[in-house]
Amino acid sequence: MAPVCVLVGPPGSGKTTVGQALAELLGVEFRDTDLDIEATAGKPISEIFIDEGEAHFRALEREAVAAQLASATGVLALGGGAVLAEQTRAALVGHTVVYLSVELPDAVRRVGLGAGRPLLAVNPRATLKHLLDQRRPYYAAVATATVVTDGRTPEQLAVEVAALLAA
Ligand SMILES: Nc1ncnc2c1ncn2[C@@H]1O[C@H](COP(=O)(O)OP(=O)(O)O)[C@@H](O)[C@H]1O
Ligand SMILES: O=C(O)C1=C[C@@H](OP(=O)(O)O)[C@@H](O)[C@H](O)C1
Ligand SMILES: [Mg+2]
Repeated sequence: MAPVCVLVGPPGSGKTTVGQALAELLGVEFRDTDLDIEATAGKPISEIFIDEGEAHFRALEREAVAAQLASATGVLALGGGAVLAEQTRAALVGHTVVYLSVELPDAVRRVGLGAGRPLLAVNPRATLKHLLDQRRPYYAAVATATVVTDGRTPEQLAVEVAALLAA
């Protein structure tokens, strides 16, 4: 078995929110590697970054992604930086991977709504601009389909991804 769909994209693209709505629509389980990492570590990602550093978080993330790609059967959301790992990009080959794309204005608005992204704690707009520029090629490389999320609601996007999966 494999996940029906793996969601990739930058922070604020809506992987977690759209993923939950999509899983509900399809009547399948929703998994999010960030939630798995937090459950295993017993603390929020922001604290893993503070206590053990980003490199340790990335190692936990590679393990969490590999475990979920082997076991998840529903919708699987990855963290925004998961595709930075060559190992993870290779592991995604053969899976249905939807890239939720977002441009800077919507991404800034959306991450401003929530907390807990340590990479965006300082100067979120500049950091997000850099992340988007650096990572676009990686998201595009692993994706089997791309859905533009700017100006759309999570519910609209869940319907759109579901239609893509059914096609
Ligand atoms: N399409 C959307 N339109 C408006 N707000 C959104 C949309 N998708 C997500 N959000 C909001 O943006 C924030 C980040 O969404 P989230 O699902 O955590 O993104 P990701 O997991 O890709 O970082 C949340 O507060 C969420 O409610
Ligand atoms: O972009 C990144 O490097 C990160 C994105 C976060 O996930 P979301 O993309 O779900 O916000 C989370 O994994 C961590 O804070 C690092
Ligand atoms: Mg998320």
